[in-house]
Amino acid sequence: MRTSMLRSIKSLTTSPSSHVLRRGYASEAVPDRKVAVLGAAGGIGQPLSLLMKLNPLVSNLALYDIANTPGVAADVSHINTRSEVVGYASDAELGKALEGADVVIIPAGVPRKPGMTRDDLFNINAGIVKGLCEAIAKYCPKALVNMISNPVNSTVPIASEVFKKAGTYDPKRLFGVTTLDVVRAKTFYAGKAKVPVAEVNVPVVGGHAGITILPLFSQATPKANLSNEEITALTKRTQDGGTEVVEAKAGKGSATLSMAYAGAIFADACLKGLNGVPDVVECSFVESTVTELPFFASKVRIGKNGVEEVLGLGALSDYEREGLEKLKPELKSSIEKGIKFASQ
Ligand SMILES: NC(=O)C1=CN([C@@H]2O[C@H](COP(=O)(O)OP(=O)(O)OC[C@H]3O[C@@H](n4cnc5c(N)ncnc54)[C@H](O)[C@@H]3O)[C@@H](O)[C@H]2O)C=CC1
Ligand SMILES: O=C([O-])CC(=O)C(=O)O
Repeated sequence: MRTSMLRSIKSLTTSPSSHVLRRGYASEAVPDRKVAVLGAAGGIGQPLSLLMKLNPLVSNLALYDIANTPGVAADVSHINTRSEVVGYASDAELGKALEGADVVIIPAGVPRKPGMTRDDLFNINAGIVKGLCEAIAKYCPKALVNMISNPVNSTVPIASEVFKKAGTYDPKRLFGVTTLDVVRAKTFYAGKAKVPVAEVNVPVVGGHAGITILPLFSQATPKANLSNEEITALTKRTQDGGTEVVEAKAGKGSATLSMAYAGAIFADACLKGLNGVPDVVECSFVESTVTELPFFASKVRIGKNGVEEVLGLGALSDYEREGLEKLKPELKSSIEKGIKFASQ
């Protein structure tokens, strides 16, 4: 991502804006790709729209929100990078925003305030996500959907049910974005293990709420000799990372900037996968047979059709095995809650 952004700034800013085919990115031909951001004027949506505007893999950027879209779209559109930006401001324009989209990123919905769980957002966000997914089924059923809206453990199952009802469901094309958990795990591990953060890799599996977030620090690289107490503290901090930000923002919302960064990394991985770049692997909450649960976050190989392969968990420590068993009841019930809501 960093490399791609630098390339974007150094070379593509001076390039014409409407090439059908472009070379010079990861040695691959770069076709036109449309990305739609739904909730583009929000706390996440604005910086995410900025980061997608900097991504040279994007040719068309559709920014949709029910409020304040024109200003955000006008602002972002002045940046001299490849993509053409169009803002869509009302329900009546949602179809146009989605038509032809290769990737749809959804950060629409309300964020937490202190004292709330992600599940407390269900009543409002479930309906928002359902409506947006009905439109996706109608206008861009082949798009890769990046679900950011919380509670992800329920909104992804909601999306799957909506798509099933519409007859468009393809499990390869639906992703819950859990990249922020990985971003946090990498940052916290690097700090504790005193290793360069840019070299760190840590898979994070399970779901995206509290104890359902399970970082696998036993698989972290570069290896470090951390004590059990240190691993427990790192695990807890990763699981509570969202709450740490919610409390620091003291009523003004939840993570937006780090989430925009994480969302941009994940969307970039989807675009690379679609473009045929080999070995694109990110953790994501997807339909899965890795455990007995129908949805589960783990490493996923992303290719031309979306999910190419859901990778297994690898060797777990006793602590992680215990964490895995503990998270299953909560994750199961959040998944079932989403399915029940959407099938009513
Ligand atoms: N997956 C993850 O790791 C993370 C998820 N989130 C979630 O992302 C969501 C958005 O958070 P923020 O951007 O901070 O909230 P925000 O309130 O700042 O922005 C949400 C935006 O969604 C828009 N919106 C509402 N209903 C809409 C609809 N039907 N269609 C299109 N746009 C609509 C609003 O107008 C607003 O601009 C929340 O549910 C939050 O919990 C937040 C951080 C991390
Ligand atoms: O904590 C929240 O409500 C937002 C979120 O999902 C995160 O920051 O991981």
